[in-house]
Amino acid sequence: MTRPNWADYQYEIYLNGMAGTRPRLPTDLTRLEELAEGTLGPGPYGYVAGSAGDGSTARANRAALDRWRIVPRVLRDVHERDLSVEVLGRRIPAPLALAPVGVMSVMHADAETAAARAAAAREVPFILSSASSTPMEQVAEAMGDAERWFQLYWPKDPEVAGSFLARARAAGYTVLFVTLDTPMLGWRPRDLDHAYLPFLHGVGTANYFTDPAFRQGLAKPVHEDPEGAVRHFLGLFGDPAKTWPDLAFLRERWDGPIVLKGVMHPDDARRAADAGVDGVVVSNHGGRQVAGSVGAADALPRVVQAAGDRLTVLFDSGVRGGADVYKALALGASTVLLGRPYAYGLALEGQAGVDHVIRCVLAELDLALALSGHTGPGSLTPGDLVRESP
Ligand SMILES: Cc1cc2nc3c(=O)[nH]c(=O)nc-3n(C[C@H](O)[C@H](O)[C@H](O)COP(=O)(O)O)c2cc1C
Ligand SMILES: O=C(O)C(=O)c1ccccc1
Repeated sequence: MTRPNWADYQYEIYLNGMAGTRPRLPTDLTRLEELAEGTLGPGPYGYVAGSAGDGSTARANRAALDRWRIVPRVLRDVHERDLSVEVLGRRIPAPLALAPVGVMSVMHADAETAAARAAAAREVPFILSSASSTPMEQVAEAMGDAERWFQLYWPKDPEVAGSFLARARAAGYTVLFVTLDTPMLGWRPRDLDHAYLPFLHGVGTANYFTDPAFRQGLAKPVHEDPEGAVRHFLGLFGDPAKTWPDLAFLRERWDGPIVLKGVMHPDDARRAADAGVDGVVVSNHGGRQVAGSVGAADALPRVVQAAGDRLTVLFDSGVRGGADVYKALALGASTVLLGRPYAYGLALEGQAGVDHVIRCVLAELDLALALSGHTGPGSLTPGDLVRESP
């Protein structure tokens, strides 16, 4: 594993400036959204940027992170730093992974392959969505020997579920993320008002349409009746009838780490540990599922406490830069997933855009650690933060 000096990106940018070039994309990643709006059509833009209901959960995610404030320390020799962490039994060069984001071909023609390559080049784990627009085997190939993590939307049909797990294992994916907050899509007014859903046009169905078990359930082959195939996909994509004992099915068929994504309540974290899984992602799906929900960073401390040393706790929802990663780590997350910012980077500049986003987040994190007296994530504690009264 390489030990990059992430903060060097700052000097690289300034040195390029001396030679007359400026970064092609802003380094304040909150600015990417407005730029992406100009690139993506209204349907795709609304789909990526949008969230559930009135958007209150997406706002709560930002508000929760904003309320925590970093309290820097000085004179602690921070000249040499190492951002690597041990997570789920492997060492990764920084506490960051790319969150599973489906249907990337609506963002950029190079889609998942470009995002996965950008992540692999920095040794940042890429979590491939079940709903990718590129089959999992093809994305795996593009990643070389980098960490391959797979996200499962747990299909209603156990044959398809089993087939996805077998294919993912055969393609070299090692960690399984099971997303539990999306057995059906939330109420998303932007998509409803545009009457826009990518998979209605067959985007995001690549893993399904190439799957032998899925195809067996079709009356006619996909190319003869694409609409029928999409209807079949919509019918088995999620299963709102699942309960905790069903997890045994996955535990029996996956011998690597299993992480449940979308756990917000401490009691659910305890149940996850009882079920023998390895970790949870505290996440409200970037506010895309339940409006009026608690901000993810406000749910994090109680889940961390309930997890104790039984579960690895990861975090996402609302992270827009290195300072947000810092806060989530200080609150007890072991690794943070990045969602929309890299999707916008992809939309704007393909693989190079995703690389820029990764480097910005990690440079800012490295500098936030150094400038507050830390040489790595390991020494962060809740005592590095204070909470402003709401
Ligand atoms: C366009 C889009 C598609 C997504 N697709 C998936 C998916 O296929 N599977 C999944 O588990 N989460 C999916 N998510 C949720 C992300 O994994 C992550 O939880 C969320 O984006 C984090 O919030 P943030 O965007 O505020 O960083 C998606 C999010 C977006 C914005
Ligand atoms: O849009 C989403 O948030 C999402 O998770 C999803 C669900 C189904 C297919 C693709 C993405």
